[in-house]
Amino acid sequence: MNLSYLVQINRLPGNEDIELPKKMSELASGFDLYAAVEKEMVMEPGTRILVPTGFAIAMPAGLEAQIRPRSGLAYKHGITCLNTPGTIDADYRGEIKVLLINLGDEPFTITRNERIAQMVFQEVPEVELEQVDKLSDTVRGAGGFGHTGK
Ligand SMILES: O=c1ccn([C@H]2C[C@H](O)[C@@H](COP(=O)(O)OP(=O)(O)OP(=O)(O)O)O2)c(=O)[nH]1
Repeated sequence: MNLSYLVQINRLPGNEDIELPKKMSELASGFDLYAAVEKEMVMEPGTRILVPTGFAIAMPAGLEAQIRPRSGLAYKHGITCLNTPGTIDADYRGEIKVLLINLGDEPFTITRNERIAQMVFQEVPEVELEQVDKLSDTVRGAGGFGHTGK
């Protein structure tokens, strides 16, 4: 497995003050993402918003980026990503956005340049689908959704 990749990042106009994604520790899996909201944005309980990040990326074929919640925000405030993990396709060149939802009981204010989520890169194997009339037998068979008990 190749563990080293170069991903290009492009800061979008008007976001010169927004931090670029950053790893907060040497071996962190994710690059923290900063909110490129105007000044601040209030999320009422139960509401969702699409938060701009102020940048776009180009990664090599065979990679994807996943947008994942920050556990501190989730635990303390109930703020999480609605579509977690958000999928960033290798051919996407638009602004990376973060779909947040407030599952907490209180309004939550997002301020400009606040760290709101993280971006983790993953390898995606090349897969071709082959249509067949019958699949191979296994012990599990079609059992699922808790068929092995609690
Ligand atoms: O959290 C996310 C999820 C997606 N995207 C961008 C990058 C991704 O490549 C594109 C499409 O995402 P997805 O395939 O999940 O959305 P879709 O609803 O299937 O839209 P589309 O028809 O545009 O593929 O939107 C984000 O910026 N943030």
